[in-house]
Amino acid sequence: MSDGWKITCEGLTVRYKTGESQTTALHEFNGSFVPGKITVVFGPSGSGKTTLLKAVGTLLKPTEGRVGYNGKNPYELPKKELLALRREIGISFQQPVFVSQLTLWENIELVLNSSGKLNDDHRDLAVSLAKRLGIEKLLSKKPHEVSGGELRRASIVTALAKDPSVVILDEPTTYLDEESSERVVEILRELREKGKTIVVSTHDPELIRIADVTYRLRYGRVLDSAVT
Ligand SMILES: Nc1ncnc2c1ncn2[C@@H]1O[C@H](COP(=O)(O)OP(=O)(O)OP(=O)(O)O)[C@@H](O)[C@H]1O
Repeated sequence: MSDGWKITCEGLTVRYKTGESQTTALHEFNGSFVPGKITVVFGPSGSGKTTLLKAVGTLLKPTEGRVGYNGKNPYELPKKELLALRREIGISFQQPVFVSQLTLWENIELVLNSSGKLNDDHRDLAVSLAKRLGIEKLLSKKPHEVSGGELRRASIVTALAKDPSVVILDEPTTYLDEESSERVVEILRELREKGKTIVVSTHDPELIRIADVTYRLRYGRVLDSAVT
């Protein structure tokens, strides 16, 4: 599958049910995420950023509305095509998900394997990203043996090692020091050059500054959006 996924959201609404109560985390979001652009979603804590990223990344089926990948609704695709699409989506969340019994490197290989990309090219890409983010010496450690910021960087490496067409990073620079944050910004600029579709949520002014398109959320609604 080649690069070049345009993702379009129409009336995207997500409600969470907890017992009797219900939270509408996202209200009728309309917007798009295009190849070769960095789209940044920002807004206060609880405004719906992670929810939007999960829905865009096909990890959360919207309660109402739709997400289109080049016009196709992922949930209407045959299962095989949906799996192929998900292989082209690299996601890193605020709370990274790792298998605790495996080393960081084994976790990276696990994701590469599940994406059908466990080969030397992708291993080399993982190593070079790990070097750039300063965690190459930690790859033999298990997730509980490294710090929160180191795990965050390992999660970014895991998402990007499969060289996905769509890159979704949830607050990638949170817990990172200045140097690591700068490296993340540098990597995002390169991914933009390569024509990836990039969706980032953040509170980081530097990431907002490099955005081509922004959506500011509040209480699950778009307060404003801008194209720079
Ligand atoms: N699984 C869930 N069940 C119930 N409510 C949830 C769930 N996940 C999120 N919420 C609620 O949905 C709203 C949006 O949450 P979300 O995590 O999308 O916000 P956010 O903007 O990413 O916040 P933060 O900046 O703190 O990460 C919040 O009110 C949150 O409490």
